[in-house]
Amino acid sequence: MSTYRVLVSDPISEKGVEALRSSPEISVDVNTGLKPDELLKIIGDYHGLVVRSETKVTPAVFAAAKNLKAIGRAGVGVDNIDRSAATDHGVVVMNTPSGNTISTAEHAFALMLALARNVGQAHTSMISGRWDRKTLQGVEMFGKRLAILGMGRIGTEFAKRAQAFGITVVAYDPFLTAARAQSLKVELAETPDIALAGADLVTLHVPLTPETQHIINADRIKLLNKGALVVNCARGGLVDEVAVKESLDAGHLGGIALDVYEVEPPPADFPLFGAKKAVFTPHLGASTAEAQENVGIEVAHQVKNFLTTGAIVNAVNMPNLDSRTLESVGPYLDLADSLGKLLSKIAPAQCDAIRVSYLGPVSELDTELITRKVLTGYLAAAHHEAQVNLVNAPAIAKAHGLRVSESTAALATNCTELIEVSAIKGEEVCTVAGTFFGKSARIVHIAGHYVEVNPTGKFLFVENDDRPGIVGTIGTSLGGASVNIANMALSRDLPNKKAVTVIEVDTEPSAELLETLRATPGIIRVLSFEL
Ligand SMILES: NC(=O)C1=CN([C@@H]2O[C@H](COP(=O)(O)OP(=O)(O)OC[C@H]3O[C@@H](n4cnc5c(N)ncnc54)[C@H](O)[C@@H]3O)[C@@H](O)[C@H]2O)C=CC1
Ligand SMILES: O=C(O)C(=O)COP(=O)(O)O
Repeated sequence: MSTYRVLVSDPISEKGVEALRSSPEISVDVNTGLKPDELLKIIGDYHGLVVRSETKVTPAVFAAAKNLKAIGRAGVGVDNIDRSAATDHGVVVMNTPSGNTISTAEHAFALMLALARNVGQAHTSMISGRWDRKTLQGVEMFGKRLAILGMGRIGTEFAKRAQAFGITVVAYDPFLTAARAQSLKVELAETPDIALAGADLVTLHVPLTPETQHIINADRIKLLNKGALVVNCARGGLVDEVAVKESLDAGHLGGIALDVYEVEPPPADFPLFGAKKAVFTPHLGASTAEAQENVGIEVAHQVKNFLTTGAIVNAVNMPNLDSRTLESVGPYLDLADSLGKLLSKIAPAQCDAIRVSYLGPVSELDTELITRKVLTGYLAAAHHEAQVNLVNAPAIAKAHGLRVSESTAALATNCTELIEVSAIKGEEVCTVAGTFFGKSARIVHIAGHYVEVNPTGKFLFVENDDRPGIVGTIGTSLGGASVNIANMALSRDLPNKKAVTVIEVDTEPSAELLETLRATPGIIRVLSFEL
């Protein structure tokens, strides 16, 4: 019987499905073309979901997806997946950023050429019996000025192809540095308007976000040279289709080529279908055998590895945790989880903030992940958030009004390295800390006391007056209740003041035993918990 069930709800390559099926721990159902209500009915059975752009993964889907842990997007754009709902539900979303780059750049370039030379109209005209050489005169690409919005993977590949055609490229991308622009031999524009001003050709390669919605609008179209051609092979919402239609009708914009639409498929009365100079394809950018094999196999391995090993690659809603990182960070994650749990047991309830300090070599690691694990341990116990995990821990902390901060320092004071976690409530600060002695993790600091305690196991935590006989009494009570002591750590600050006794036990102490201990003179506080 397989441990994990994966639903493939959009068509991916057969090799991708085979790669998923290659794990005995995973069973796969390919069920494409589901209606939204059909998906809602079955999604609760699955631990993994693999999609392309057709399946809409809405908040309602997440609400119904009680067992879902991961979504793999066989492609780039994740705008069909509600990322914030995914994060809130602790579902990791991974895409495959590079497998369809070349195919999409080639398709966008093909659209630009087809638009410039009226390939689509010529084809339609010929098969309807015409030989129309006059009205189908085109424009040359050579020597034209091209604006690229979005110089990521696809934009960069498009630029190389344009340069081979003798086109001058100007690019706008908020993350494009001057040095990178120089090495790509493109002009760097500081704003989209500067890139678009005086352009003959435009191609879009940005994700659809609130900032890029209608990045091509009426005002920006006016900046283009008369007769300019616009290609959109990225996402429908990037272009204001109404503004495009008006400009085409007014004779300013020369033509539009679209692979993607605000609504897919567009309605039969889509206004741009009537445009004289236009080319349309049905979201075919990534539809090549090569791209589909690349992204299908890649996504299958990502989802399989996540479900079976916890490795996270190409996540869009949390830091990555590939198998190498997992190996180096893994022991720290376990220690962090224990520190978070311990803190939730001994710190006051309703803390305002959690502060995590990394001292020594651990500060060189991916501390964001480790902090997430501290939060996972803390929140799961303190707020009874059974569903808290690495993906949603920061969002749950925020929702509870818990401030989280992190600091690093190269040198630890008493140990080689230290993870120190404090829960803060007003003026009150409760701190626990852990370290490694060789490969063995140890908790070395609990609420102002130095101890040496295993980070996992069943524990009794006793605060008592520091005076003779108390430890003996505790031992006698445990022995009387047949609770075996596996380990014991004693710590005191000043002689005859307060001391703590942390006892690792083999079996959970009964409520009765706890009551007996609490009633013992000299014992201030007794807690029983499992880490
Ligand atoms: N038609 C199709 O079948 C396909 C469409 N796509 C679409 O193409 C888009 C680009 O894909 P890639 O190049 O692989 O992604 P990418 O992530 O490599 O590049 C996107 C670039 O856009 C830039 N960017 C973000 N906000 C911007 C803004 N406001 N203005 C200008 N640039 C901005 C980013 O800095 C990044 O460099 C994807 O988001 C996806 O929506 C991708 C593959 C296939
Ligand atoms: O990868 C992308 O962003 C795409 O748009 C490709 O979409 P598709 O997988 O062909 O539905």
